[in-house]
Amino acid sequence: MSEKALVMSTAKRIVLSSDHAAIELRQAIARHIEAKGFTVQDIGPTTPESTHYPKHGEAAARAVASGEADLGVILCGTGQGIMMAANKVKGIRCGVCSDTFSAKMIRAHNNANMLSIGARVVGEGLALEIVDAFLGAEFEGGRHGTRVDMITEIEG
Ligand SMILES: O=C[C@H](O)[C@H](O)[C@H](O)COP(=O)(O)O
Repeated sequence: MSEKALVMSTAKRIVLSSDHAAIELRQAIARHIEAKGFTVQDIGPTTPESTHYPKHGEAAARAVASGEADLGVILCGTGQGIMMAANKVKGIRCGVCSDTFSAKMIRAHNNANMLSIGARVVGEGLALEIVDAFLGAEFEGGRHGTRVDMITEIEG
């Protein structure tokens, strides 16, 4: 199988959102992963006016929780506020990452279904590598499944 076909066969639907602090980086990520064969649903915003990260985090999280998207990538200035909002939606496991190891491990060990990045923390080059690490990793299950189930139980 060609490398392109391999990428397409594992293609996933990725929802993206951010606040005003991360519009350019979010759009760069959208272009980057679309070029790799992912189906991208970029739900904005597209204009630079100041906005409120909770509503954008919630919107992306609801797309993932409903199954409309497989995974989500969200951004704000630090990645922290939008992550907090996303994690309030039942079924969402979102982590903020500023390094590629963590981005891989939140998929492999925590079965994270959303990644958050701080656009005022990391530059574009590293952000794209973080996204690649997240999207390229798979959940390992086993003992990690037991622990993720325990997280889910806390949700009630
Ligand atoms: O966690 C929150 C995010 O970093 C926001 O992007 C940040 O608080 C927005 O700040 P400002 O309204 O000063 O651009």
